[in-house]
Amino acid sequence: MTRNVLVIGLGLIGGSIALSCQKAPNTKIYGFDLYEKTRQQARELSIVHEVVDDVLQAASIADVIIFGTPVNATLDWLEKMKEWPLKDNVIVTDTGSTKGLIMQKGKELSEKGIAFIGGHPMAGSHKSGVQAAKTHLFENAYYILTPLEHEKEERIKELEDLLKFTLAKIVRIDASKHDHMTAVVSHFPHIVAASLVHQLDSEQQSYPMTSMLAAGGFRDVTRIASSNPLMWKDIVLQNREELLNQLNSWQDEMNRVKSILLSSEEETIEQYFAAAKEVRDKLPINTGAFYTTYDLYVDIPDYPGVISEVTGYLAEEQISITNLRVVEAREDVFGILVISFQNADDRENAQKCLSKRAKYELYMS
Ligand SMILES: NC(=O)C1=CN([C@@H]2O[C@H](COP(=O)(O)OP(=O)(O)OC[C@H]3O[C@@H](n4cnc5c(N)ncnc54)[C@H](O)[C@@H]3O)[C@@H](O)[C@H]2O)C=CC1
Ligand SMILES: O=C(O)C(=O)Cc1ccc(O)cc1
Repeated sequence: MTRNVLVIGLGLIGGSIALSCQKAPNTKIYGFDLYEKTRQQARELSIVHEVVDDVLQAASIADVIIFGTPVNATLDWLEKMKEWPLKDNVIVTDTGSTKGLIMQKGKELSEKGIAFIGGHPMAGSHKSGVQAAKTHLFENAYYILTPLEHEKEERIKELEDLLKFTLAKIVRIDASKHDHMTAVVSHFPHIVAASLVHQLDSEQQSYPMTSMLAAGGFRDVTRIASSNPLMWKDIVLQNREELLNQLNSWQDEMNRVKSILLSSEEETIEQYFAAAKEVRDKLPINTGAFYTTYDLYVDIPDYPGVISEVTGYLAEEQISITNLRVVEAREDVFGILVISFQNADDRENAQKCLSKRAKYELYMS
């Protein structure tokens, strides 16, 4: 029998889940988006097997319904869904970055006999929209499920049986713990990134050249400030309490920094950075980190055509790259070419290819 899956919200996350679930056997993926233009793009990009204009009709035959909508829109849909004619055994899930309010709504659905299992794939990007969707977005990332306490194991397993095609590592976490931890590692950093950009912008009034000096460090720390503002408005509103707590801790931390700066104690200041470096250096890489990239650093010599030489070798062995940039690593070298790949295998093949063909020094992050 065919398993019918309906994805509502065909942007970066909904689109990527739809693409990966297309690999599931005996499964037909339907998709709906609020915007006609997105529905059209989803058709052109074959994001789902069938894009529908009538969401209610598709929902009535769905075995699994997945929301890829901004979290406030998901709450609205879940409220409406209480009145929908659905299959008896339907499983409803979402992909939202917040879980507390969504699970409250999920509980209301469950009281009406609709199984709701919250979900949050912990991978993504500052990019948004259907055109940014990709099949491998969630590979190796954590995919959090937040089932209600009494949820039947069999239903959770059914959902896991579909989501395994994302190649993510599925874990279960209680919704309130989820909202606490994601406030720390995801939501609050977005506020900090946006605040640093605001600070730069106000400095520009007096020192217009400042942004031209915003090199690697500033760009690294503020990349996520380029994320979708509507999506982040919803997230911070839904996780407001946790974020206010994080803000208090951050203010305490800034006061600590202020006092050690005022003290001018060299050892304490160095220790502040050293302790942070130790923790940062031990963060897991490529094990569910956000925005997993598979970068290869190539120490290239300075002669014309060297970049096309490197990319030419890779092209000859059919190794595709997702990004390319040169970073000024040290003053005495031309630069380090950073090549990004879609997955670890592509990066390993590239490393083998380049070590065979040339004598560049190669490093991995
Ligand atoms: N962007 C990221 O890196 C991650 C986002 N998430 C969560 O995934 C969800 C989707 O985020 P993205 O895919 O990044 O956003 P997106 O903006 O790329 O996609 C959202 C899609 O939902 C559609 N949409 C908006 N309101 C709608 C409505 N009322 N009904 C139907 N469709 C509607 C939009 O047209 C758009 O195509 C959000 O809840 C977000 O919190 C989770 C993990 C990572
Ligand atoms: O771009 C990044 O690094 C992100 O922060 C991606 C992201 C955004 C929202 C989430 O709920 C999870 C991951």
